[in-house]
Amino acid sequence: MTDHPLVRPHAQVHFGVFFQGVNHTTIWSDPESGSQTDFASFERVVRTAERGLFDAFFLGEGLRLRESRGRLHDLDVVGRPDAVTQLAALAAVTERIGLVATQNTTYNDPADLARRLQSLDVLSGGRAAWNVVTTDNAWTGANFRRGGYLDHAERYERAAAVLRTARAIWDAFPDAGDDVSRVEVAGSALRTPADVAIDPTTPRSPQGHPVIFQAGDSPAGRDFAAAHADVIFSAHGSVLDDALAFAADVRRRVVAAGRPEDDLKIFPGTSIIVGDTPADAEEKARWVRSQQVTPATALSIVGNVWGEDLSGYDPDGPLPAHDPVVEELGGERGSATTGARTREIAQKWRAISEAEGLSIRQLVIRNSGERGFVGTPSTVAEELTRWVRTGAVDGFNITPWIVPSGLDDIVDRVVPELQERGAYRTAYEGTTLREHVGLREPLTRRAAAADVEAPAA
Ligand SMILES: Cc1cc2nc3c(=O)[nH]c(=O)nc-3n(C[C@H](O)[C@H](O)[C@H](O)COP(=O)(O)O)c2cc1C
Repeated sequence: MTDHPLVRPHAQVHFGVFFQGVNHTTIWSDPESGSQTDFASFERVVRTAERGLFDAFFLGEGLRLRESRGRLHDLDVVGRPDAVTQLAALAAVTERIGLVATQNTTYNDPADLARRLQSLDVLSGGRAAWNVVTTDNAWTGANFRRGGYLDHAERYERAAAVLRTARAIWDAFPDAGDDVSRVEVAGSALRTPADVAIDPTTPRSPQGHPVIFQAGDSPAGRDFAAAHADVIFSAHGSVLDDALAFAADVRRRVVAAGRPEDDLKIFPGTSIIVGDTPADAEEKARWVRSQQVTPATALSIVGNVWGEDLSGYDPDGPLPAHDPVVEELGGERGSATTGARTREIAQKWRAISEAEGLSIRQLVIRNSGERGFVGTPSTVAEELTRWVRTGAVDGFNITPWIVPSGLDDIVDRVVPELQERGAYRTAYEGTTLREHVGLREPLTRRAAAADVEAPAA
């Protein structure tokens, strides 16, 4: 392990919790697993996180159900309630914790999004955030009025226009007695047929605007976050050198966008498994992995690449000897690697399997890779503190390994270890999410106060 200097020797660890509701990143088929859609599960997790003084409770978004060769993919949880609706209900059973809704900019209307997110912010007393995503497959687009799809660059251009419009709407809400201030947007910026003139409808909350998160890892995605977001939700939460390289890259982009380099907070997704001894923790982590990637799940994932039903294959045997029967991974499978060349993937997987002697299932377990943090509460606390103090991250967005009880260990055992080290709050100091995360004023309001231009889109 490389030794990295502790450039932020007093930095504090921050936590969010990512209630995924899909994927094989949580054990959903175990008898101990609760429902992934009942309100009681969400409530239990959010209350645990608030007891653990977390900054935020985070919900993703899937606007179309995943399919496998034309059939509903039923090997992980399917279907999630809308995040803003869900968080509005959770606002009523919590007092301090931030509430982050993933909402798509490719299909939503900015006036509608601005109104719904600002409503959540007002109703929760300034605890709302919007995780801006563009969504990466045409297959989702088919569900929407706009239909069709925008290419990668256009999606980020529209995302910038949608976010700029939402912020302008929030800023334009008049104080009592002021003239109505209308937000005019060219249809061309939003890729819609007509220009719009939007009257703001919702007052500002104690934190001014909802906090802005962003999730998207390409250079364009990172630039978008660097120019516009308060927090970047990344997938770089398992290997310290990788996280440090990511942090250096996004901070360069933040400075290039004209902002102080600490203006964008970095919260990677990760998981935490603790045990009484290092060996216990390792054993539990192995068991969790094997429960997440069941034999059927492994065969389905490999079958998606090969483009055929491999359920007759032995998951503990080798990969198919023949080449994939499709050229490209299809969007209809809901895969993040839509369009990838299947033969290239197959060749790479074969090389790894042969070099490391892996069966189909072992390979899928290896590929679904993010190991996260595994150890005793004390060693995990030590590692998390090190990550924050080397400047690799500002906090972690934790996916509980099982819902709804997977956060209990972290709150009851890891948080006290962090507090003993002076690396974690012992009470909420503020009431808003902006205060919990340690953010400055919203970007556009800062620019207005200083009478300077906001960073360009
Ligand atoms: C950590 C992470 C989490 C994401 N979560 C979601 C999500 O919940 N819903 C969604 O539609 N897209 C999600 N995305 C996908 C983004 O919307 C985006 O479409 C995708 O990453 C492609 O953009 P990129 O090429 O900039 O990475 C996520 C991306 C990342 C990196």
